[in-house]
Amino acid sequence: MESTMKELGDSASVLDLDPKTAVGGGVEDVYGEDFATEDQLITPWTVSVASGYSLLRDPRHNKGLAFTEKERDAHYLSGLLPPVVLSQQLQEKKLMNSIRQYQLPIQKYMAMMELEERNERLFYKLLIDNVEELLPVVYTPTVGEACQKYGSIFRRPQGLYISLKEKGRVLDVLKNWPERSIQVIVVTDGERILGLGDLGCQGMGIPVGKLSLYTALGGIRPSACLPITIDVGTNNEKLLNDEFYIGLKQRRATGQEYSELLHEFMSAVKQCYGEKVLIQFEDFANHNAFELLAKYRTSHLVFNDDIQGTASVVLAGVVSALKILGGSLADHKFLFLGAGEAGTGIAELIALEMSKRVCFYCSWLYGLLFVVWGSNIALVSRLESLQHFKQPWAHEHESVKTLLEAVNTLKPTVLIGASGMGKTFTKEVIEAMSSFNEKPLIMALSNPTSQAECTAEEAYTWSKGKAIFASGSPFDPVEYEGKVFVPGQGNNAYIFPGFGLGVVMSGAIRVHDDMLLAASEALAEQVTDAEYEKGLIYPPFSKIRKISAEIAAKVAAKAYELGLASRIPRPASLVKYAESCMYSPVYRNYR
Ligand SMILES: O=C([O-])CC(=O)C(=O)O
Ligand SMILES: [Mg+2]
Repeated sequence: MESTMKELGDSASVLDLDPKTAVGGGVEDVYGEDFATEDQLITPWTVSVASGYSLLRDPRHNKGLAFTEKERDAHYLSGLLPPVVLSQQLQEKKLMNSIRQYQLPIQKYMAMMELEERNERLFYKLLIDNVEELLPVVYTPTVGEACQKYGSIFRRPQGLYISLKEKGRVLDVLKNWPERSIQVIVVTDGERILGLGDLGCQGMGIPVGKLSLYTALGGIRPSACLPITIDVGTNNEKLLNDEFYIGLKQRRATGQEYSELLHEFMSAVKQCYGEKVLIQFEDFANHNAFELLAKYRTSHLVFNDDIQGTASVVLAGVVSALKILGGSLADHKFLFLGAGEAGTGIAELIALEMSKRVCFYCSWLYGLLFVVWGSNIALVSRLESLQHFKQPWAHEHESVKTLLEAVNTLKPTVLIGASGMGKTFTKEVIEAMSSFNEKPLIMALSNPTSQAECTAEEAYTWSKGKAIFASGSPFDPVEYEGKVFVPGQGNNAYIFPGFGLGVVMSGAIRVHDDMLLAASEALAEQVTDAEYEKGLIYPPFSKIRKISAEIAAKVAAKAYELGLASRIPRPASLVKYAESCMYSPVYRNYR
């Protein structure tokens, strides 16, 4: 709070400017022109009404063949379009037909990106109405391939690039973005893109993809979303030698140079967009992810999707699985493969949830088992050498050399993979889990599909149909011995859109861990008995807009309860309010 007060003090001092340079009068100075002193440089933004050819080329307002006769007359479009007028529904049908013709997911991805650049509302209409089919196209797993090939498929730039070259003038770069009322920023530095590693500047596909989900699943207006990639170089040799690489061709800046650029960015965001813009950190490498979250969580509205979003979705899945498994959280033993952002984030949130239920407090320390997986299991003798975020979770144990040995020795009930290493849940591991558990809970969370610890088919067949399975990347239903098993997708996409909506609509100024627990609880509550019957631990994505509204309402309620919400008065029904705030992609009529 101290730094909040300082910030407020800083902005108050802006009001002490020479009166001849400030208009006052309560009018918001959106473009920063009026607060600028005469010797400061400003950006000469103009706003005009699009018509004719430029209206057709403006993705935010273009409706293609859906412009009515009246609109064509009024907006100088006559002759620029063929005579037919199509409804948005028919346009949607036509486009879905054409997208389904493509064989390769990356072709579908490119077709969707082109649509977004051409007709934004139609893009969102398709995505919302066909969410289960198109989520794997615009998001995980295809977005991973898109980032790998970003240089060669690059056409029109999306999002904002802030590189080391811009150090010292990051605020000016932010001011080049055409929108002023930003509510959510997703930012990456590209160092740990999904489980694919360092993709440098080509990580831009991730913030772009995440924000399209913010709109489609969480209802945040597209114009309020800002994807950002911070380019501090890359250590990926392949990219450094790639003639089509779009980023800075130098090795990653670290230490002071890195933190100074990040600090300048964080300050510039607050200066440009105020206190209530949500900054979502995405796919940073472990060391920076934990440090940035710790450093800025008390001064900015920040959320790390890989630590906090993943933790919240996994906790929801585990809580929901208890309905099938029985027992309470404290009765279960969790073994983690991977002690990065996801692994430690999940452990922390599960522990927090258990500690809230006072009667389980004594046993949770025992119940929660954390194992660091590298070439060896972490031993207490190595504890000092562990990164600080792993230390609380390491347990004293005899040395075990393999995951199989760990499983056999520790006998966990829940196996959580968040290692970024594909194919590590082997047949023997799954068989061992199934030998001492009636229903082992197996979560293979690493993305994209190639990095999944095991596939759905492997989990069901190797466990002989006993496993309850969820994964980070989507898998199709699996038939085993005449029974159809539907795997759950334990992906943070369930959480962040609704979470962000809750934060934005309540005007929250900080993220508190209890808001993550609230999101988790809201998600777990959305699973119906019929879905449990099918072995599902997450509700289907087809219900995601409703789920997001429920999550948003619970998150906002928690923000009000904690005194962190600034939107006063509190709406009577937060669910209704959330629904009323959500962006709809249906075309608007033009006068
Ligand atoms: O993007 C996804 O699918 C989930 C996620 O945050 C990650 O794997 O880093
Ligand atoms: Mg991520």
